[in-house]
Amino acid sequence: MHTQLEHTWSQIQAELRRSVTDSTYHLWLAPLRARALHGQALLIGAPDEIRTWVADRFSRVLQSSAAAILGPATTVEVVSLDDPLPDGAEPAAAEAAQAASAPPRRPTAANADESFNPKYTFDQFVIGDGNRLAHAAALAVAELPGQAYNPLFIYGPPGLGKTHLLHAIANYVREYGDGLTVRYTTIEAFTNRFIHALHSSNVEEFKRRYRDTDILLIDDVQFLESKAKTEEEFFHTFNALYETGSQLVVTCDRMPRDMNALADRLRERFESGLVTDIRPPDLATRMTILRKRVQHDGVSLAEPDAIEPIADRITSNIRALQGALIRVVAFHSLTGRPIDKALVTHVLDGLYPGSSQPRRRTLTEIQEATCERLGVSPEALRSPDRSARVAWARQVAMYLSRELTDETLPSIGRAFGGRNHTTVLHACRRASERMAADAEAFELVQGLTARLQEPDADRGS
Ligand SMILES: Nc1ncnc2c1ncn2[C@@H]1O[C@H](COP(=O)(O)OP(=O)(O)OP(=O)(O)O)[C@@H](O)[C@H]1O
Repeated sequence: MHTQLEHTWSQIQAELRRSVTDSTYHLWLAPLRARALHGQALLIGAPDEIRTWVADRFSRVLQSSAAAILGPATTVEVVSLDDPLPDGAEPAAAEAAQAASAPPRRPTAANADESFNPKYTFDQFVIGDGNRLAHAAALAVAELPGQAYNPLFIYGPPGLGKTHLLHAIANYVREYGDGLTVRYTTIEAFTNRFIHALHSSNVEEFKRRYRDTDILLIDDVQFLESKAKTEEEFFHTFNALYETGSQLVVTCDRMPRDMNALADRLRERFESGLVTDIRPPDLATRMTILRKRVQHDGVSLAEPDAIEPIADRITSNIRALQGALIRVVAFHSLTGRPIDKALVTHVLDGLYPGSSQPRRRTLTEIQEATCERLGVSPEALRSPDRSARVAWARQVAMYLSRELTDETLPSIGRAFGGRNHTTVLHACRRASERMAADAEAFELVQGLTARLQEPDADRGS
């Protein structure tokens, strides 16, 4: 893999994130990949279904972001993700493009799992009764690492802001931490790197990576359960940091004492600092989160209370709350209809027909319903098959899994043939961008959601 180009591209992506709204980035720019740097010309690959749109609308911001990193003479060209590169493009870059557009195959491709999202800051975090303590503790830790609470253990159901708080600590320390070093990782990335280090006999470098930091932020430690070797290594990492006064912050979907398969000694370590939970937001907090998002993304509402039905209906998961808003915006850009209560209710009715709460579904139910609708076998979803039909079915099923289940990204990936976290995120983006650009795709996803929300959607109906 051409790491130089990859590194440059991640810097350009950070510029892009700063330059556009979250939803624009998410829908149109996140799926792009650097394909090659040819002299001063950067070739950026875009999926075919959005290539023209991106080239027409975002050339200028792509150009300025690339110029900010590569110098003023840089030009950009938006090309297809899959077509052969023009003559003269560096062969190593072609390799990078291939690696970037294919699902990561090797554990080393875990970089994306360890970068910070610059938009997950304390400023953007809306405080309510359910998260007040977790927020205060996270801020205290960011201000006085190693001194306030150590370790800090934040637990709660999916989609309530645990990852957001970890990144907020990281962003805060980067900005105000006087050079303190901070590293964020998921247990999935930690495990992948550990396995890779064992295979390549590079354990020392692995140790340095995680032990040579002032603050280590670790997401989703529930995945340590039943991974004895990684757990052992994690325990030593934890101790090494703790003993030298470094700050540890850990998130989990449950309390330490409910992690039954975890060794007692690690559970005790987790319990030895502050353990705090995050609970679902109340109505006022949900409205504030939505309003903030609308304002931040420059979404124009035809009625000030147009988004109220979203906050009314979606109560237990902030990601689902934002997902519903994304669908509303997609429907609005597809149809040109103004965003009023009628439009929002229409989209929500399609999402969650006749119910006040979205019905949660299992991954198997979602896979089966998607396969039935698109004429693909569930085995194909789990296979390496990347033909257009199977890839699309997989993207839709992953997107719905993210929306209609409380499963985390790694567990969705596992249910789709052992794919990783980043691949699932990528698939969800591909599905949402296609929904916003193609009415048939929107209707398909809307129809499948409605089908999965029916009370008789249980198997056999
Ligand atoms: N209090 C909040 N204010 C604003 N946005 C929030 C808040 N809580 C969560 N969010 C947003 O909701 C989305 C989901 O949050 P996040 O990914 O942090 O959840 P999580 O608890 O880590 O879930 P998981 O365990 O599934 O990873 C993110 O886009 C995040 O920015």
